[in-house]
This record gives sequence, C-alpha cells and structure tokens, in this order.
Amino acid sequence: MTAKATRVLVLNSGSSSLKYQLLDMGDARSDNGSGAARLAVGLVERIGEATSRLAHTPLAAGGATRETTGPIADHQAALKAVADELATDGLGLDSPELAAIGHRVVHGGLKFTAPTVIDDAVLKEIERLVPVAPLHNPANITGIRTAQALRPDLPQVAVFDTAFHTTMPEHAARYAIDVATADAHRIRRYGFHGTSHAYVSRRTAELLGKAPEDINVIVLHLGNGASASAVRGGRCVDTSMGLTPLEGLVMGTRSGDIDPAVTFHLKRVAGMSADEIDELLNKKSGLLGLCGDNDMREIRRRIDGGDERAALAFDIYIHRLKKYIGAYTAVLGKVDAVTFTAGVGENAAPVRAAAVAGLEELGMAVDASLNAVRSDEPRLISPDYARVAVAVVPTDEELEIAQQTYALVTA
Ligand SMILES: Nc1ncnc2c1ncn2[C@@H]1O[C@H](COP(=O)(O)OP(=O)(O)O)[C@@H](O)[C@H]1O
Ligand SMILES: CC(=O)OP(=O)(O)O
Ligand SMILES: [Mg+2]
Repeated sequence: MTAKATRVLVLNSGSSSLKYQLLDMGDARSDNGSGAARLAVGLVERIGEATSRLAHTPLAAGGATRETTGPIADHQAALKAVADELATDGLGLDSPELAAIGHRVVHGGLKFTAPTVIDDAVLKEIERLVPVAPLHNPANITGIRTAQALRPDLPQVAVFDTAFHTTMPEHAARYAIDVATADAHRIRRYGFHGTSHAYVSRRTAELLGKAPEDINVIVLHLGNGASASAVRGGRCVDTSMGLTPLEGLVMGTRSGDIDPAVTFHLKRVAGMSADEIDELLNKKSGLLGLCGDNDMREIRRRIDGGDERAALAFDIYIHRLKKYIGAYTAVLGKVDAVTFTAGVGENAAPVRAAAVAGLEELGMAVDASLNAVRSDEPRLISPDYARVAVAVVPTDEELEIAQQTYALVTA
C-alpha cells in the first residue's frame, strides 16, 4: 500500500438494494467530525426489477445527483454500474488511492466478532451462513466476489451485523429449547444491525455529554428491517432479532415475533411448504401483509385519509415497539436514553410520538414541537423534565464500516 492510499469504498448490499460510499479517511475536510470525508455516496434500488434506479452523488466533484433508471439484473451488474459512475468522476476503482473495500455482511455467526480481512475461508463461512440470512448473505457474497474481481490486489474487509451482539449474555442469547439440538445446529439468538446499534449508542452518549461506559441506552433501529437493542455501558445485553433477522419488531415485510406453532399450523392445515412459509413470514408479512404497503410514508398518508387497515397496521407496529421499550427498561433496570434511528426512526415523527406515548411512569416523554423538527443532526426530542432522554440519531453504517475497515488495514 502506498502512503497515499487513504480511501475506502463501502458496500452495503441489501436483498434488493446496494448502498455505497467512497470516503477519504485521511482528509482534513471532514464533513462529519470523524476525520473522514465523503467523496461520493449513492444507492441502487429495485435490483432485479425493470425499474431499477441508480442515484449517484459525487460530493467531491460538485455534488449534483445523477439518476439512471432501467433494469439492473443483479448485484454484480449493480456494482459494475456504480464503478462506472465513480470512474466518470475520476474516482474509479482503479485509483491507487483506494486502500480497501469494506463490506457490510449481515450474518457472521459466532466466529466473527470483529472486522475481518476476507480470504477464501472467510468467504466459505459467510456462504455456510446463507440459510440463516437468506435475504442478505447472498447479496453480500455477490458484492464481495464482484469487488474482488474488479480489484484482486486490494484488501476486502467484512464488517458483520452480528459482531456487536456477541457480548449478549447466554441467558439472552439462548432459546429455551433442547440444548443438544440447539448446539448441534448452532441455534441461538445472534442479532443484527449491530454496526448501527454500536454507532448510534455511541453517538447518543456524545449527545448526552457522557462516556458510553456510563450510560444505558435502548436503540430502536427502524428501517425496512427493524430491531431494538438494550445497551449497557456500551455493550449489547439484548436485542430483538434472533437466529435470523425475522424475530422481534414488526417490519416492512417481516412478521417479527409470532408463536412458532403458526408455522406447523400452516404446514398441517394450509398445506404450505417450509419455503412458502419462509416467504410468507419474510416477504409478505409485517406492514405489507397487514395493509398492502410497507413504506411508512404511504401508511401515514393513508391514515391521514381515514384508511382503517393502514391505521390498524400502524397500531400493531407501535404496540410491538412499546412492548420492547418496556422489556428493555426491565432488562436494563435504569435507562438513560431511548434513541430512534434508520429510515422510519429518523423521519417518522408520528411513530416516535406514538411509541413513547403513555410511558411517563417510565420517565419517558416526547415534546411535540421538538419531535416535529426535521434535521440530519443527532437531537433530543424529550422535554427537560423527563428522566429519560429520548433522542433521534441518524445512523451511518457506512461511516462505521469505513472506520473499522481502515483501522484494520492500516494497523
Ligand atoms: N420521510 C419519511 N417518513 C416516514 N418513513 C420514512 C421516511 N423516509 C423513509 N422512511 C421509511 O424508511 C424505510 C427505509 O429505511 P432504511 O433505514 O433506509 O431501510 P433499509 O436500510 O432496511 O433499506 C422506508 O421503507 C420507509 O418506510
Ligand atoms: C439485518 C436486516 O434486517 O437488515 P436490513 O434492515 O438492511 O434488511
Ligand atoms: Mg438498513
């Protein structure tokens, strides 16, 4: 590596999307107080459909967003299109300034507790975990293989969603099922969105002017996938997702918690196969299954227009969220902050207001005018008198992945 190689490309491959950022980790023009400068950011969405869309913003080259629409068949084609966009701005993947490529990998099992340079053995292990992250690990693997083909000489680093949760105590990580069966098949609660929970809990401490070691935080990561975590002194002690990203909160298309007997019932009574039930619970449930829409913006529009199905879906979503706030208050004993993050948590003021409504006895409240403020900055939305701070902290998985990747390859 030359002394000039200070850039990191971060790839966050979702089931049907690819988010990316190119960052300069040694640039004084930091735009986020981290010592890192964003050179380009973008998103490819609806991969595999006829209406794929690539939105690319070359921040280093003037900043105007370029949009391209048209079919992008798979994650390999998506990454190639992104590489072309970057090359147009003189930020191509062939640059000698690129130090590494950092990949979000959703399931790392128990083996990976820290960022890891990817070799054949690491890739094999990520492949072995596909059955427990069927929507995510395959996309992550395609991203890694495509990036390796484009820059075989560069270190590729995996940053795992599961890593932050490996501190969970056994009593939170184990399911109450036969131990021999669980151990034989590595069935336990792993948790996901860990990079976000780690980043957001740390930023919450900063917002409160405290050290992460000195506070307890409940983080509510509400995106298309959604999860809650209980963080004591900077370490995760419980989280709502489990063996797979299906457990826990109501999500865009996933059911979250259900009685496991629903699955046998569907098999025995409705004659559904395991794959059909998997598809039902992961892709046709949650808000989408309840009301036909998975985007919270659309659901709020429908509620404002008097739509009762949308209102019931919203109420079910909020009821589950409230249960987890209560549960994690009990797990932590003392809560210093409840922090909302990700697409819904950062943008949907009605979700924040409804989730915290009626929790005054727990010391939690939301100030309506603070909650209505739109901002990209971390901020408090609780009134001064509230014992527990309620905060909105925009997540930045890409920055966190870039920092962990750069630290590893420059160590
Ligand atoms: N202005 C907004 N108001 C309400 N919800 C929003 C808004 N913007 C985005 N969202 C919600 O955020 C979701 C996407 O969140 P995001 O964290 O980007 O998810 P993911 O990373 O899982 O794709 C959308 O599906 C939508 O429901
Ligand atoms: C793990 C997970 O659910 O990720 P996402 O929210 O990106 O789907
Ligand atoms: Mg996400």
